Amino acid sequence: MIGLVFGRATTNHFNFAVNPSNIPKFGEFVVTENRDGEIVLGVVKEISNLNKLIEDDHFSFEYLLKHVGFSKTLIEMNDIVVATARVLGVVENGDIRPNRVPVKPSSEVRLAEDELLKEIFRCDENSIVVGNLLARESVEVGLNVKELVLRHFAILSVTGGGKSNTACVIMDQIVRKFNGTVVLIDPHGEYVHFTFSDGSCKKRRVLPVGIRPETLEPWEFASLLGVSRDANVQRLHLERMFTTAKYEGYSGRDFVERVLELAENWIEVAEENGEVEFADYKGRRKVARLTRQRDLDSLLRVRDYIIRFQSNYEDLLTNEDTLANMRTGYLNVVNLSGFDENQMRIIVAYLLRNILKGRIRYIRGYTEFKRNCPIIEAPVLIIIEEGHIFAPKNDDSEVVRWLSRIAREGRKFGVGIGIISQRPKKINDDILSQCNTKIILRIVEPNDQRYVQQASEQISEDLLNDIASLGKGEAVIVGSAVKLPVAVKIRKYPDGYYGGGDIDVVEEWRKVGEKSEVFKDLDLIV
Ligand SMILES: Nc1ncnc2c1ncn2[C@@H]1O[C@H](COP(=O)(O)OP(=O)(O)OP(=O)(O)O)[C@@H](O)[C@H]1O
Repeated sequence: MIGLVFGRATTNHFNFAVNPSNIPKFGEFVVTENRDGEIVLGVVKEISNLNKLIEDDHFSFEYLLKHVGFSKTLIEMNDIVVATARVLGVVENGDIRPNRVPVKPSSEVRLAEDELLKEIFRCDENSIVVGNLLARESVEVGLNVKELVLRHFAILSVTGGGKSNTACVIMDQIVRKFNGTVVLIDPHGEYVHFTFSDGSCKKRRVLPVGIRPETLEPWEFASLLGVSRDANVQRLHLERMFTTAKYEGYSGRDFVERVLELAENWIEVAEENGEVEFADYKGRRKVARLTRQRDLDSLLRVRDYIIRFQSNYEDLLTNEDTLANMRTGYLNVVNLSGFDENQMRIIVAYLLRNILKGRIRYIRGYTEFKRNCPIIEAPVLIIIEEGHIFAPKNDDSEVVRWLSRIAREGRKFGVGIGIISQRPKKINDDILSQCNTKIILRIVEPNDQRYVQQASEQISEDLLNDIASLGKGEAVIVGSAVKLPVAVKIRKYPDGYYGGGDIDVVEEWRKVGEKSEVFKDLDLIV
């Protein structure tokens, strides 16, 4: 026993006097009883010296001497230490349920047994071991994979807080322990050399990045070019050019070149009010239609969209298909380094749409789409680094629309998202609030803290205080993947197994300096 409950004890908090020789740490887990005799789990949230024993708590000195082991001198010295604990709930068969009865005054307080905590923070065959309790290193903390993936998650912290390390710990186990499929959107090419914790890379694929325009839906091609959703006449012309180029068998850059050729050809014909021929919307046969001068304006706009797209995004157009190169049971890295943010968003919108629609079709029995996107045969977790690029606030672009749709519907079709960001308040609030599990490493900016708190009702004021005081690699985890909010020391992923390590500037400069020393004479010779 480490102490005795005294003073005001409620369903949510209780104070206990502790023996100064056995003071529990901040964040330590303790158990006591409520008035119904049920075991209540609490976490120490504050420890203070009480230089005066509270007289009105029907304590007799003899009782404290006998039960709490305070020595007479301590009591005479009035050096009593008081801890305040927040009630986490009633413990029942390894589960935690809300506590509805106040904690019983004078009941004994004990450190929670490791076994009990291991049962609560389960590391079983359905969970990922993400780290250890911050307050009890001997207890591992598991994340329930089904909840983590299907109800989505977010990893949030300041730069250098340990986001990528945490993502690696998760991805490593999802692929190696569960043979899961992960698609990793990697804007900075940080994971191209990702190595699994067993030192292997065989289940990692770095994909060629590109879009085969002919595999798009006509409306998607129009959106890709930037044609606004309500420009119906322009979209109609573009759709006819699209289906014609597809009917004629063009692909990649030649496909877009052919669409441009058709646009220019139709402009000339329209000037003469002539007839144009195009493939019908099913792409089965060619039909002819009269084109008039009144179509010129929209045809000229369509041509401008195509020319602009070619000059801005031609390097996106390949005959390589990112989707077709993905594999089930692999970490599929989409390395977007070198693309600008607009290009990245176009590619990610294309991938999100095809993965979600592919999973919907597959689950409904239309398996032919598997040829274009093999990974749709099993649930897919899409992890998005720098999530604020792809899910910015106040933005209704394609990528945000598809991310929102997956956040809302993905659970039914086995598509989960994991968003990683150091700018939480820049993330679309609807998408962030749908990320049920939040792994929050150090966040110091008060607005970011508030924003994260608003996105998850489980973050209480004292959890918010914990977040501001977290060290590197330490996290508060809330959400359905854990049984209760918990402070965790995240497992350290082996250095060099991903790009996350900080560049050793001094070492790099030293090496270059050494090299130039060696070649100094050579320069003279040259
Ligand atoms: N759990 C941990 N234990 C110990 N060290 C850690 C832990 N997590 C991360 N680190 C160290 O902190 C540094 C930054 O880690 P990491 O790259 O994961 O942070 P980050 O938040 O992704 O940074 P950035 O925002 O720059 O991508 C690395 O040197 C890493 O080794």
